[in-house]
Amino acid sequence: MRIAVAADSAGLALKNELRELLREDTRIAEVRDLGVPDTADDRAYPLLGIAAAETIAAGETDRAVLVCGTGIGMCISANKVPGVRATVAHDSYSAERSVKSNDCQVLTMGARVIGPELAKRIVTEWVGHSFDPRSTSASKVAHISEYERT
Ligand SMILES: O=C[C@H](O)[C@H](O)COP(=O)(O)O
Repeated sequence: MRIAVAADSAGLALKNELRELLREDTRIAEVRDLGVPDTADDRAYPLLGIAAAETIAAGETDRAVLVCGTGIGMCISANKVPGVRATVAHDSYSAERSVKSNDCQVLTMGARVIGPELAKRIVTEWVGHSFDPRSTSASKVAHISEYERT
């Protein structure tokens, strides 16, 4: 699995913690940090969120973890990229169902909402979940893809 991480300045510290967690995870082949690199970089969250989602749409990465103040702006931005499904999740069950029910490739979090230890636990669990294309959820997700095509 190849994972992109990105954050605006509000999410920078948590993004860096999650990046290091993922880099230590033997299930992850590549962790691509798309920024921001430091708080002097004041790029707005849509620029980061869309750039990360585009790496998924291009087949360069499989998933992304995106952090801003609330996770909301990153989620809205990533969802604008066709083929990408993103969710905010600050609890274990929602993160799990976002993959198993919705085939989400993107998890977004708010650094002003969740503490680093819970965020790390949820991300570690999330990496272990996968979508079953033969599940009853698949035909539901297909409606989203069909809407994007038409
Ligand atoms: O969703 C937006 C993020 O929380 C961002 O980090 C902060 O945005 P704001 O400065 O517009 O509140």
